[in-house]
Amino acid sequence: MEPLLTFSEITKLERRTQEDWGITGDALMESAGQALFHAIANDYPTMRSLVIFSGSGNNGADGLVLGRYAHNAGWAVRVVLLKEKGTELFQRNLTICKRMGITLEPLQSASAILEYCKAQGAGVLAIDALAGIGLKGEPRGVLRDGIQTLQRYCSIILSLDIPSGVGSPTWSGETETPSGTATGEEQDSWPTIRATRTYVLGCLKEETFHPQNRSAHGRITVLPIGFPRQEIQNLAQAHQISRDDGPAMTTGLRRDDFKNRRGRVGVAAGSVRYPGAGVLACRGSLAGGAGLVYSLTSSPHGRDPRLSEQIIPVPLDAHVSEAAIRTVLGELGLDALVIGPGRPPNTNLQAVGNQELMVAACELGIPLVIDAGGIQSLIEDIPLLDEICCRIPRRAPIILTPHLGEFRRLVQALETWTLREDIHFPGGSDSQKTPENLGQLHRQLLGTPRLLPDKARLIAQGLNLHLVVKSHITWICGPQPGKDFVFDGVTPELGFGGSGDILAGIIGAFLSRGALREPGHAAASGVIAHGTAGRWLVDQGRGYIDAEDLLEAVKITAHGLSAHEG
Ligand SMILES: NC(=O)C1=CN([C@@H]2O[C@H](COP(=O)(O)OP(=O)(O)OC[C@H]3O[C@@H](n4cnc5c(N)ncnc54)[C@H](O)[C@@H]3O)[C@@H](O)[C@H]2O)[C@@H](O)CC1
Ligand SMILES: [K+]
Repeated sequence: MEPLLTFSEITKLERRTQEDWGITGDALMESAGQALFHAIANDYPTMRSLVIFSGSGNNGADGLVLGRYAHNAGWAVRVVLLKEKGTELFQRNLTICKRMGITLEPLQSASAILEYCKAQGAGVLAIDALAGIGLKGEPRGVLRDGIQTLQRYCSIILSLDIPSGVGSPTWSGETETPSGTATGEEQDSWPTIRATRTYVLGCLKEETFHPQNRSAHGRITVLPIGFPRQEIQNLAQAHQISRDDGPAMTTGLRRDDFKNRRGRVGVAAGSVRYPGAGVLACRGSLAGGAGLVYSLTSSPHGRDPRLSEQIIPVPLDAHVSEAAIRTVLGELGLDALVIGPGRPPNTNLQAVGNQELMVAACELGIPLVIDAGGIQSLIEDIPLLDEICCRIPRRAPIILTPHLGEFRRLVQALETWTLREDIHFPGGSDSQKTPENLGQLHRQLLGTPRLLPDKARLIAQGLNLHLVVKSHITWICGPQPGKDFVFDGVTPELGFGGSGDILAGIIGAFLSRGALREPGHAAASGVIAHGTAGRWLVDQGRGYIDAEDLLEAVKITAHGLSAHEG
């Protein structure tokens, strides 16, 4: 698990490292430059030529130190400078580079240098040391020119610390189709280097994993440069998770486990319009290791031959009362309930609405995974969200699994929500007419300009729930500060209709086995099992994968995470 720090936390880390631990800025920079040279020499063993685009801040200074090490090793090094005046560390290293006889050129001659290098036939590695975490807003002036020149002329670009131009992301990172689903398209609002690789110095940055920023980085390598590990851990609010972290976060199978203890998952999913979503969510739960799966639906998928032998149908085809729903759910003894894949948000379109199911499950203390149509029900009814999250005393964990478009709509709904006199909370007393937690969350969201993960954190903490915000980067934010996760292993091949339904089912399975211990871990394990299954299939050369492929692979990856106990 790798800790992530925001730009501002890294600035704090640098200050504490120098002031409290006595490690100087020069020492950090020296180890950064040295680590950079060894990493690059290792990754490109046949290259012997660097063109370093250096800004005048400490990111530029990193480039100069790297240049010194490469020069000492006999490489051809040329430095393109934006300015000759900069930070103290920049200035000191520039003086050393001059003494060493390293070629320094102004930006105006950069194209000529690059033409020269290409003509040599040896190829050239271009180093992006124009700006790092000190960038403030949109790149302007000479920095803008530097970014554009470097991007135009160089094919292999290695960014130091972060691709220059990556800064504080705004709301515009993803767009939506008319039907309301996120396309994942990126919007380049200002010039930013799109690197072949990024050598991250010291520790990973949260900003790297904002969905709209990740692809600018190319392949990522983290280089330790001497920051004290304790300080990084103290500051980190989130960690990057990978396959290796799964077993520690998963409730393993016990030798004496049997179907009732492997987890009993209810799946309220699918509809006449989307019967397949219900099938896939049920099968996702089975592939994720659930011992028993109940399909709560009136849709025709109950008759699907692939389900008939393994999934227990619980028909909800009459207009049953709320009390009857509670009885049904209570008798099943569910360890988790998945609500939403393929279910319309509108109660009128189905026999039993999402609202009644959610309230009943919460009152019975059944852990919930809410996806798709279930999320839309909450977006359209913010007081319902407040009720299930904050007003039902017995409630168990709630995990919401929106994709980026749904997440954006949820944020908008919470931001535009206003306290109204006529808000009615079912069964509520007068005092419950003042949802102060919603009011506070509403104000906090409006005061936080950035999107992910800041807003996800506010919502998760303000409403005491877990959010799994799905995209090519998946963020998992929970109610407890410091325990957020990011998963960076989602391949585009996983982006097909039904993939999210399967994921909801898998998370339901993990939740059913260890829900009350750590719901964030159940969500993370589900995301890892789903993501590594997709990656594994692609690595096997399976090309465009479908739901059948994915379900087969999830059986293996989910099982691999559930290490046997004894
Ligand atoms: N000594 C230290 O504490 C360490 C610093 N490190 C490096 O230092 C970097 C941060 O350095 P700095 O804080 O000096 O800043 P940067 O070097 O990241 O960038 C700041 C430079 O960009 C300019 N700039 C900022 N916003 C601009 C805009 N909108 N348009 C045009 N120009 C703009 C500034 O005038 C300055 O020249 C890190 O990313 C990392 O590469 C690392 O070597 C780790 C150790
Ligand atoms: K950079």
